[in-house]
Amino acid sequence: MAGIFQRSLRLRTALRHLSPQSPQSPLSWTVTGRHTPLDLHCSFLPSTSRQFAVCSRKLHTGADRPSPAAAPDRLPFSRITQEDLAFFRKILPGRAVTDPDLLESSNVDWLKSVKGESEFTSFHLKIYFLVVIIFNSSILTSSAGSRGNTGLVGGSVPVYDEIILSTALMNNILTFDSISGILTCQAGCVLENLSLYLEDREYIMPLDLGAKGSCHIGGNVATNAGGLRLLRYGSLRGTVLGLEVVLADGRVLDCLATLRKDNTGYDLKQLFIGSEGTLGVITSVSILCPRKPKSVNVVFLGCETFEQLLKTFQLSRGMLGEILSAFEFLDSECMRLLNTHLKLRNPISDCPFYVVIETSGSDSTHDGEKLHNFLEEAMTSSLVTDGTVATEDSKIKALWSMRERVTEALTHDGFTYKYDISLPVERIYQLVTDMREHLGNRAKSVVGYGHVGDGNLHLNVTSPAKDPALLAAIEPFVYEWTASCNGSISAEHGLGLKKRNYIYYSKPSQAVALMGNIKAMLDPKGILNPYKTLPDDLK
Ligand SMILES: O=C(O)CC[C@@H](O)C(=O)O
Ligand SMILES: [Zn+2]
Repeated sequence: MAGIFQRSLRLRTALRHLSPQSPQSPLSWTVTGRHTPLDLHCSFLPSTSRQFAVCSRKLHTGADRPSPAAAPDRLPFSRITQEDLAFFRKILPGRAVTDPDLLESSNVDWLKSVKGESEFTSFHLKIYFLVVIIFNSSILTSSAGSRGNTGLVGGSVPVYDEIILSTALMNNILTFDSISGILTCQAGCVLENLSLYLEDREYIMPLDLGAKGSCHIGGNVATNAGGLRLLRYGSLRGTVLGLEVVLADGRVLDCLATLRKDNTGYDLKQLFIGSEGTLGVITSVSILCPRKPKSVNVVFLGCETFEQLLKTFQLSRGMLGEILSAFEFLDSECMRLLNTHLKLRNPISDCPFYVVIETSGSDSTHDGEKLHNFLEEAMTSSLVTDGTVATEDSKIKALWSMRERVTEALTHDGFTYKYDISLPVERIYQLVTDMREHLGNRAKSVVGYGHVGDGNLHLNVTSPAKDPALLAAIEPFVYEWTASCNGSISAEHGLGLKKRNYIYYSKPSQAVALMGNIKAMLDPKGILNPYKTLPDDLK
């Protein structure tokens, strides 16, 4: 009883802080795009073309199910020779990299779950053109089409000996219009650097991710990354206004428009958003940025049941309205991992579920009043049992880290099987409960967290080491469960290498076949990020 009293006292104290008064080659040519001295990096040399056949719908179940991380056999691409390397080094001194240490980190994703054997990485787009035009038979795994190795589905790493093309040196901001809020920049700009640039000008990026310190905007766009602000600002499919893309045959497609409205025919840029580098190399991006909110509040709340959490979500939508900018959750298992592995202390008392709510608005008094009323209602109707509020930057960051660092905590718990599922929001936690029951004591931890506001669950299962038997118990169970609710097996992480063969759980065969036709048209030799996104049976 005393505990409950203290808890509500804490929330009431927090509410008081929110009182309306408180503020709160031998060639010497250079290829350039319209806006961009094209300056990337790449890898190589196939000899045959790929055909993309139409196939019928097939749900992978049981014995015919390929292992998610398994790659098909190496396609008959040419292998890079010492002569090729010498040639590239001569024409691009310092930009053609074969340093084993650098290659080591470029060949493996940050989860250390997919490892390629590329022997060559380049920081110059000329190599790309050389490979395409001179050898006319190249293959590349493009960091431009990934997230600087911060991806979670093995989309950004080579599978075999593909040349790695990096956009890291293409990191210039090209233009920023302070009236419209439209930013154009090169693909290798780090998301956090763009955010800092914009904040100085009273704007923000419309997306925010845990990996912001290292991921590139080109990769964000290529994977259609979702993140923590999607609830408020929508997906990159809405905020990206234009792209410059280098196609598989070396042509530069200039769709770098900076217009809010443009209904002149097909919206080609959409093909490249979310294509994971399989249709072209994104070299520049224009993006619509929101104004920097003048007042930001973050609350961390505890709920006894997921049903109460959903009611809290409904209440927040009704009472916070236009200032609601994020509604995220984590379960008590996530909290245990944060405590154990990262020594992060729970800012409130122990609860089965935790919620991070962010409000962003233009008037701290108005926002504070709204938040105050919402919290009072949530508490008096017993939807939340405990909570704390932050208005200062350092506390806001601390509360956000309870949600943002779950992925990191999981990496310390053991080998992690990751699922990124879209479902009708009222079903999202049922999958976690069913998975726990289904796996019994075969898993070390089964945790659920994610973006409630977007109906996006991150279901993660850990085991002390890689465990094929555990994997066989998780899949196809998780995919069948998802398909039975008409959900998506990849809400925001993409398909990459790991999930490509499960696409049929979320897309009809006609749609997949059409994707194959588009791939065949734009990249007839299949040189762009091979073995990714499209299922093996589309070869
Ligand atoms: O690690 C994961 O499964 C999710 C990562 C990311 O999408 C997040 O929302 O934190
Ligand atoms: Zn996420």
